[in-house]
Amino acid sequence: MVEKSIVKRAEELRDQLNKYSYEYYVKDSPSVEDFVYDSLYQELVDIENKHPELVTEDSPTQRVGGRVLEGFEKVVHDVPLYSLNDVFNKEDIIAFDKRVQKALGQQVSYTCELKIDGLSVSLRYENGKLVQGATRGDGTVGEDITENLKTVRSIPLSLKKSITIEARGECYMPKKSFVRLNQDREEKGQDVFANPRNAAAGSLRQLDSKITAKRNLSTFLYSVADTASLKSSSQFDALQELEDLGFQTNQERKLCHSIDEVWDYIEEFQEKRGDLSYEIDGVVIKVNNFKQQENLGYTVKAPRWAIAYKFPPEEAQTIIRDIQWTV
Ligand SMILES: NC(=O)c1cc2c(=O)c3cc(F)ccc3oc2nc1N
Repeated sequence: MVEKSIVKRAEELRDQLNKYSYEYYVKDSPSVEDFVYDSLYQELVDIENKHPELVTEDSPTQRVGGRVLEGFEKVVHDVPLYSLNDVFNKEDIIAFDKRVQKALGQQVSYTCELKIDGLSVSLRYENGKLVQGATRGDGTVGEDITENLKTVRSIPLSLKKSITIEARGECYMPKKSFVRLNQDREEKGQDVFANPRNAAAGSLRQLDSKITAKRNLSTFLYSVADTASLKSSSQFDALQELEDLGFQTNQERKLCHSIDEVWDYIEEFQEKRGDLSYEIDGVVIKVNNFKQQENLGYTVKAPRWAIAYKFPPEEAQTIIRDIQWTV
């Protein structure tokens, strides 16, 4: 039987370390220096080595797994992860708005979000604890990459409320990490990744999660499998609710009350795209109200209540800008 004081100390350390990790990786505002985190982490490792029975699923020491997998198990998504229909110009945005207004016969507000160029992932929590992480796969069957996703520091191992929920979002590699990784690979004579999205996908497909742990991946969560698992009745509120649960959400979201506002948002981020610390390939426009989303429903492959506006590929955009200058 382990002394009460040691059990208590281990619990204190776990909570403190998870709080520091949340501040650093999710809020991007650490409250302590790295050496404070490292010494508390080492103290917890020492206690857990002496008393393995004190190790819990959500201990920060459990983020980097030990074993190398033979392969990935399949995961069936009870609620499919659909893909989005893409549009490429303002006329199609207006047509989308007209279709939605006609179908609903009501006023509609839209939540606009940046379209993160990463990998869709689904995170299942039971009583607030992370139990499974999976890729989108073909939307119905994905791969179990729990071990790898646990190494992504911005993914909480336990939520701020002990609820059962399946969150969905994008796992991505920040631009700086992508450049550093390719420099490192070049020096070692290894193939470089074409873009951050491929680098993130390659990092999440590692059978050895110790490699994934070094790739500095991050996440932006943007929805849940079943909106009934949330208190919110709209997409915009749901993003705040996900943030309050401890997830990282993208702060550039905007609630728009007209398609003109949507277009302004698109133009704003077509300009700002190069300044972001992560790659985006467009903007996702969603009917905000969940009841209205339900009324609109889905086609075989995509929701009728959301559309993805795709930016021209980055190099093309630079060319366009240069042409404008020469005219
Ligand atoms: N890459 C993204 O940043 C992003 C992607 C999607 C989706 O793929 C997506 C797919 C659906 F069927 C419904 C809503 C969605 O919302 C989304 N929202 C986002 N912000």
